[in-house]
Amino acid sequence: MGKVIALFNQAGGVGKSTLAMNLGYSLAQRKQRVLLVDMDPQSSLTTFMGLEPGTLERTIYNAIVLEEALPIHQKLHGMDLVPAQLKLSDAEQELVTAYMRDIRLKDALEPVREQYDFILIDCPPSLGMLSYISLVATDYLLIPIQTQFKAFQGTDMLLQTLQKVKAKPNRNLKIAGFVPTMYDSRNSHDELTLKAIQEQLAPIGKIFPMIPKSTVFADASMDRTPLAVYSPKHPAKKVLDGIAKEMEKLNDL
Ligand SMILES: Nc1ncnc2c1ncn2[C@@H]1O[C@H](COP(=O)(O)OP(=O)(O)OP(=O)(O)O)[C@@H](O)[C@H]1O
Repeated sequence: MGKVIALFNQAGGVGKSTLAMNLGYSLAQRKQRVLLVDMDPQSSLTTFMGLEPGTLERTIYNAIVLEEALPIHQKLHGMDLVPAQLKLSDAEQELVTAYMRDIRLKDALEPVREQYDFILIDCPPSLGMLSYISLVATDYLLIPIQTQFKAFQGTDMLLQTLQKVKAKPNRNLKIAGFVPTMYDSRNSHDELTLKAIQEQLAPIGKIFPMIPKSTVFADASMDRTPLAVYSPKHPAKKVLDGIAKEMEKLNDL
């Protein structure tokens, strides 16, 4: 049975979609069967993976709102993908009154869980309905957190949301850990924030090695290619492979 991992942080632009694609790629390279699910109406992950969201006839919207089978695009950089497009933003409202709305994503994933080792959900940067049903569908949370003090301040709200979800709809939800992202070692502010993350969040979850700040991530995404393909010798590749290795041990948590 595949592990479902949601990449979640209500803050935007912290590197969720980039991490989903590149961590997925590292896992796939390690012979893991990976499904990526784009739950963000901005559809960055779908675009990074090489699809054109506006041209797609069926997306995650069809599965969670219309209760159709998951539209899976196979073998993109060795991974499968359920794409998103902007229409997914309508689901925030449409699901409010929908029957059994909480488990719409969980139910949609159930038939394919056996086919994958890892299902990575890229959540939207909000605490709305789409994030909520993602958290209900998830076994583990992986929280990318930018090494900027402003981003760090939002973690209180994030942790409160987790407590709410854990209190009822998903008692089994576990935190896989925090991934500090966009770390610039030359910047003392980043260094201080990383220390604060390590000290204050370590009691809550594992702190993974940080992803360095590098324009190569944006360049690789623009090229619609994983970083490890675009720049195989880049030091971030090793960091991503290390996180993938840790992910494989998740059952031991
Ligand atoms: N380690 C990094 N160093 C530098 N830039 C990065 C890094 N990771 C991601 N980026 C860039 O930062 C921008 C935001 O990244 P991404 O789309 O992955 O964030 P996100 O959290 O998914 O955003 P949103 O939730 O708003 O969709 C992109 O331009 C991406 O290329």
